[in-house]
Amino acid sequence: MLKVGLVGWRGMVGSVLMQRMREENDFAHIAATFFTTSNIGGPAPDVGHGSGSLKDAKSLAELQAMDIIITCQGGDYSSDIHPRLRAAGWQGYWIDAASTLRMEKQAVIVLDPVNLDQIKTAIAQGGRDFIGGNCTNSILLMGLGGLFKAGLVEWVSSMTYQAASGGGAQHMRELLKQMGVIHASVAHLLEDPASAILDIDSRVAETMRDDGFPTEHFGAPLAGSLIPWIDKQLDNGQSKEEWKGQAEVNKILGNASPIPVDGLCVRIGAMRCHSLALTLKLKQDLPLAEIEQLIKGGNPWVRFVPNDRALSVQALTPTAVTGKLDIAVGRVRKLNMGPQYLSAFVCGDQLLWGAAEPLRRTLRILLDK
Ligand SMILES: NC(=O)C1=CN([C@@H]2O[C@H](COP(=O)(O)OP(=O)(O)OC[C@H]3O[C@@H](n4cnc5c(N)ncnc54)[C@H](OP(=O)(O)O)[C@@H]3O)[C@@H](O)[C@H]2O)C=CC1
Ligand SMILES: N[C@@H](CC(=O)OP(=O)(O)O)C(=O)O
Repeated sequence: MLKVGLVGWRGMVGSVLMQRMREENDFAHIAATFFTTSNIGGPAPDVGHGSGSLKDAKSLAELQAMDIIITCQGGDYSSDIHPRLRAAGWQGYWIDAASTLRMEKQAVIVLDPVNLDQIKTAIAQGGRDFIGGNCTNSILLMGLGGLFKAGLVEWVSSMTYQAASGGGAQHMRELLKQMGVIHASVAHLLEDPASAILDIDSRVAETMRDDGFPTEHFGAPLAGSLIPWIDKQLDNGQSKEEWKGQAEVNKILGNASPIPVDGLCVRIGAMRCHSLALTLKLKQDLPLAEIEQLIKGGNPWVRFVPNDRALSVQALTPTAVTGKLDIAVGRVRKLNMGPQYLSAFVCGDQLLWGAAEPLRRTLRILLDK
């Protein structure tokens, strides 16, 4: 059995990975070693082979003993450890959730329902670095991969509605705290059906603007509001999250000449599902029924929602999708701009297909090679 080291397994992405690996019986096929940056020698989780102890995630010697390392520990860890492991001559496979290595020439961004060929070619050619994509881009490609595969997309404008979990566990907690503080500020008025709604509204605004409102992690109110910027500011006016759109989508698709992908990335008060409102320019004017068939055929996780009000409200939402591998795709229709202009709305769990799932599937591909 191949020796697989897991780093970052108790963090938010790591916990989802562990859950999925247990569900899919992945641990039966590997000899797992668990690493830590904070509790060396502490008890490791029992994944069916008894409970060992946690190894030092900073020990190159311990890491070098692994055939495969899967890390969800974060970008700082990857930047620190990966180059030193490679410099020390480690030839194992590195599977990583962090963005650090994604755009490196030798690295493949893994999303096998979309780019299995690329992953297999890289393995055959001695590729060793397999990196999970940005959650928003993975969800976009899982949703509309069928259209990209058919070579139909001329460009995409992608307006996103990104969940709190994209910032990490503390951000999810802060969103809920904000909700609680807002509710508490008007709870007594809400109980009185005769209270004036504008009075409630002004107290809510006052609470959200108050210096004491919990914004330590987001830097601004999110509950009852939104934040129209995600990640760093770049010199060209894009956010780093917006920049990743074109860069990563084209790398995943292996496009020699890039498809333009751009739009605005916005944080909203969903817990862990990212959504995207998309405008696509297609290269041809195809009938809608044909377009729908291509989208449905993209991969087995696409849940196509007909462009119907009741169905969209019920099935095309973070609430419907959260915790599932389903990628909901709907609101597909031709736009007034012309017959080649298409709208679509895609929603997926950013901790599953957006983070953990491509990593464990890459592990299985490597085990089966
Ligand atoms: N958040 C997201 O949506 C996505 C994140 N990623 C990437 O995944 C990486 C990890 O992100 P994320 O899972 O959010 O990071 P977390 O902050 O949840 O976990 C990272 C590490 O923090 C340590 N830690 C400290 N305190 C705690 C605690 N109370 N509970 C759990 N772990 C704790 C753990 O290391 P130790 O056990 O060694 O102490 C853990 O492995 C990042 O590189 C990120 O870019 C990728 C896609 C999406
Ligand atoms: N930036 C994403 C989450 C994330 O971790 O992205 P990346 O893996 O590209 O750093 C978000 O905030 O929603």
